[in-house]
Amino acid sequence: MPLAAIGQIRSSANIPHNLTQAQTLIQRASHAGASALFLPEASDYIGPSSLCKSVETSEFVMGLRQSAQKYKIPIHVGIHEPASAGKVKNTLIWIDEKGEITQRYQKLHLFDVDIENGPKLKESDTVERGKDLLDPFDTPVGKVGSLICFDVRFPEPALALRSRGAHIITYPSAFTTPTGKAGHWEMLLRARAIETQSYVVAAAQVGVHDEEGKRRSYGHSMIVDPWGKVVAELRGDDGEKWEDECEIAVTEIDTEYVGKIRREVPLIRRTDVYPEIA
Ligand SMILES: O=C(O)CNC(=O)[C@H](CS)NC(=O)CCC(=O)C(=O)O
Repeated sequence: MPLAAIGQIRSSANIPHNLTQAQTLIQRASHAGASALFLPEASDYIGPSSLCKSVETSEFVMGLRQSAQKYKIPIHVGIHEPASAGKVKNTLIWIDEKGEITQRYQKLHLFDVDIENGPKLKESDTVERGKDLLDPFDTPVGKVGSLICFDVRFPEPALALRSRGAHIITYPSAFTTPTGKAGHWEMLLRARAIETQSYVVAAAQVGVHDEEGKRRSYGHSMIVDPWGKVVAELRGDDGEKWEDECEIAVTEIDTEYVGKIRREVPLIRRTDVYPEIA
């Protein structure tokens, strides 16, 4: 059975450092025998949009492509790409084992929140919204349906990807520490796994991203199986300043098990009764 790896990093405005972390994890995932490595949202940088480069000129993306080829392992990774009107795209790319970018998804739902005593973030100030779902695509670990971070709060796109054939739904993230601590991260990921009867693969950023310590991510990267069990997990934000704390976890992905759960518990929707959700 193929192994999937999740990688947890702490990206900052220092792109060469972010690349070193990601490449360390590629090497480790390859040595662990993984058939694919899933990295977090915004792995290239967490910082000002002026750092954004096209994939052709991004040293981060070029470095990952070289490593994918060298270690013969495909990589699913969140990056930024230039958009119009001075904005950026929050995208996910699939780099195959030859180092080619073969799939791309642009985040649909943007994180615009103003929480009392919590994060105030307006992602839509700097990020352009995606316009489409990406159809699930074949990979060595199964059919992957790509979503990003805040998308986890919306069951509909996950259900749509399942009905389009996904075995795995991904949520690469930079989840905030307060919403993580409230339990939302684990509960939402497990809910998405149970209701779509799919694996949920969620590689996350962890720790403090900036000098001022204002931007922190919760960590707790995890893989959840289609029965809702957490089958791989990494550590969470402990309030310390994280240095080179990147790590991976691996687990087997059993697409037969996905089919078994779906046969055992058929989820027949009554959209005749609630047509607005159809
Ligand atoms: O592009 C970047 O710089 C990184 N992107 C992010 O950190 C994004 C947008 S600010 N974060 C989330 O969506 C967190 C969602 C969340 O924490 C929740 O739903 O509670």
